[in-house]
Amino acid sequence: METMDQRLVSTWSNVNSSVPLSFVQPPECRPGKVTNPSTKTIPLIDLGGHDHAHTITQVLKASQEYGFFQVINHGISKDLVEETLNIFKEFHAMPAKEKVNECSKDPNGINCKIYASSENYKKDAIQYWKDTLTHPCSPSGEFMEFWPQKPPKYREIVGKYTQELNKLGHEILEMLCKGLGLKPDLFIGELSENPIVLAHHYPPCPDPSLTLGLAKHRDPTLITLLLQDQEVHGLQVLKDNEWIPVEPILNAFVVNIGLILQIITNGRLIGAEHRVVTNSISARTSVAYFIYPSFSRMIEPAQELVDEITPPIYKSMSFGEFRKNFYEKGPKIEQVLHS
Ligand SMILES: O=C(O)CCC(=O)C(=O)O
Ligand SMILES: [Fe+2]
Repeated sequence: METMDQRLVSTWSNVNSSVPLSFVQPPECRPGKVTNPSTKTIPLIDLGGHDHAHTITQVLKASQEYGFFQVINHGISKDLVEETLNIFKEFHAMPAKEKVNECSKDPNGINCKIYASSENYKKDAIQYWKDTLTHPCSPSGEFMEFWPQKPPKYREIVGKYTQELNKLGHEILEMLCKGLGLKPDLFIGELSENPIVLAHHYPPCPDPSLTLGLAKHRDPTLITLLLQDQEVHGLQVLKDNEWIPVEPILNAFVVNIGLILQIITNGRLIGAEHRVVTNSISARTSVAYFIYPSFSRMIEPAQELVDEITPPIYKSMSFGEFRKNFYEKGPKIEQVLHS
């Protein structure tokens, strides 16, 4: 039987000169040869401005119109951003057996994982051109004993980085609350206390027109904060039936609205669909910070956004139930969310 270190895309992709059949997307999902890429961009917001009310308006507008935006002047140091990207690049460059070994410290196999393609590898008919390392990263430090210890500074850098992202995530959530007329502290505590980090690695691919690094999806999060490779393109957002590339911007974070926030805002904000395409020249690394509730927390439309004229359009369910549905149903999850 194939072991995880053998399965990782980075283990075999540099010795294969063609795309294995199990990685060839069906024609309707393939990116194809892009001859005329969109010149549109997602909004860019400067969080360092002095007019806070104006920043809130911009964040809300971008969330409503695109569900995606980039932020600069966010208060996180350039050095920490660089160290974080580098530590994950170094992790993915380690020998395959060592990577698997560093992700095997939890005897239950839950609180730190490395996998090829997607978490649903066995269920997916077609595989995706990437490897992912993921683990919880709550500010309390819970489960840190299961994180990798190699490269040697992993825990120090990723610990510092995820503390900072927790603060930035809450600042953005608070702005959205103010913009939508919700209690500013609505997302403090149980609704956001279970964040996870996912470090994706997309190796170069011999034929990017046939493959995807990540399928079209909406995130199962409140919001996602993404640090993308500072040079290599790959992320695309679907807007008005057109795939818009998300430009890598030095020291910027990409922010996107997830399905949980779509439910809590009763559809006032909609998670944007996005995907990742591969390229034949450079490996791409991205680091996603997913803001998740605790598993027992009920997820439902906020009272303030529901009345007789605007009834709840989504059912209530615990985050645990939501996440199970997400992994079982994939993109069809929205069918089970509506009331
Ligand atoms: O790698 C990227 O740019 C996007 C990752 C992503 O969409 C995700 O982790 O949900
Ligand atoms: Fe995503």
